[in-house]
Amino acid sequence: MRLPESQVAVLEAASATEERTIEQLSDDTGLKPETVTGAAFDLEDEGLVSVSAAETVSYAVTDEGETYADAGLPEVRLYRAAVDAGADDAPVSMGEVIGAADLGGPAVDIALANYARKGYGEVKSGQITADPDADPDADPEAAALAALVDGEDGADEDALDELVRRGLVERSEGAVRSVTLTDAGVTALMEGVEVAATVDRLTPEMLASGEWQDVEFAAYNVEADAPETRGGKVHILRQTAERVKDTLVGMGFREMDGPHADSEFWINDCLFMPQDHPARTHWDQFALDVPPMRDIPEDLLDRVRSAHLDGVGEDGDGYHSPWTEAVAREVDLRGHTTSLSMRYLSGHEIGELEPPERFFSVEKVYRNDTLDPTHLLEFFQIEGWVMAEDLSVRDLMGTFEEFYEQFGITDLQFKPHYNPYTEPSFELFGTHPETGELIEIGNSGMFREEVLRPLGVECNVMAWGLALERLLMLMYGFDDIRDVHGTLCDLDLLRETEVLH
Ligand SMILES: N[C@@H](Cc1ccccc1)C(=O)O
Repeated sequence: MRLPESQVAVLEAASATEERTIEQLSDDTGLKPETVTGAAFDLEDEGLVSVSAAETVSYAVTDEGETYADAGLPEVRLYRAAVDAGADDAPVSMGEVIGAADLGGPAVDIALANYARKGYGEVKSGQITADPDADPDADPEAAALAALVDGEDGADEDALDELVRRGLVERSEGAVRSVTLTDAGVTALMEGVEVAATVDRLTPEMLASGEWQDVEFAAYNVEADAPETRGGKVHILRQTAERVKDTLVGMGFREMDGPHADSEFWINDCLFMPQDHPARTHWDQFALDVPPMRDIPEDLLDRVRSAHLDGVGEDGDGYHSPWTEAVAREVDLRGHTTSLSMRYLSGHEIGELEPPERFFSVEKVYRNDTLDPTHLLEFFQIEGWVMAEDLSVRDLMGTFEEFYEQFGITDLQFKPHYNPYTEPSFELFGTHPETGELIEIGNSGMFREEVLRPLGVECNVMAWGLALERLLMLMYGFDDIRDVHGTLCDLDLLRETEVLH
């Protein structure tokens, strides 16, 4: 019998009495696993071997899991510290025990989330108790984690499920194929198999020489396992940012560009935010320890100072609170991209503008927020403004409706809001497609006289800042912003997400 080289190798390495896995055969023959698989299927078609498949489940400890394998599960550490502090006798203050357990940051929440569930004790109004009968040495999750780290099998299934749920262990499922010689295979080997020269590619030379008529072509096996390859692709957040840009350009807007680190002047003072007002720190901006910004137009600086101190117009009245140039020149990471709007509206970037004008940016902003499912320290803001005569709130709402409709969002809600720089102001809400919750997606309004006059703008300007990540949540139903942003993002989720066009 004549067979292609790889099939001969697999046939010779296979056994009639013992199942041999693709991996073992690959080791023995020196062929790639996918080549062995292809050959095995061809041999099976010929009736020379049988191929069986077994489902496998394997577990891998994540980085977080490794940390706890070394240091102990947070709830176990909390229990030990609680017992040391006497909480098995009488309730002890939580703060004291947490300090002693040396649990920092997220580990505290993790400890608390698992403590009562596992019967270690109770936490109530800042006091912790420890159940004297609990045995941290018998913690099934700790045992399963340790077994995995040591490469041992047979860990408790329920404990493994729980570790997977906690993100300490990853489960992957696969199939292991094994090959066994059939009687026909044994007979063929006894009678002798030879390597048949096969050709897997037709070449111009073969066509020219006519050799193609004599060679044997290798058959394609379209069912053979192939190595999994994943190409790189543009992140969904970037893709959506590009789409937002295209949409706004399509609506007649031009793009703004400018510094991420900017002076208080452009970020706040131009926006008529009093320097000593809590509104000024309401985003908890990141201040930078760098020299003050020099490049601020003097005449504009004077007009903004006068708007703050004396007000604008005949009945205008200032803030009656201190305003200093030194503060205006301090540099922060911008907490919003309205700094760019100020730069452009003032004529500082591309010269004076005549109405009607429309500008936008889709750029990063930075806020010292507390991380949670809807807040990050940095996110992308869709900033925009329209400068024209006689604008009204209806123009603003109409623009949002037109914009969001292109992303399939048609149930916008507007709520009156307060900004020191716009009057009236509106917050924008949309409904999360999965949870049905109303989530805030943006903030907007008509710039006040006190903002526009010093900038030298005489007509109306409507403006907004929308969160790109929130738009993504509404479009795709993500419920945790961290899944799609930054280093914590969930790659599998991103891979599976079908991009909407
Ligand atoms: N700067 C506002 C958004 C906004 C821009 C322009 C006008 C009104 C509101 C924010 O970050 O929330």
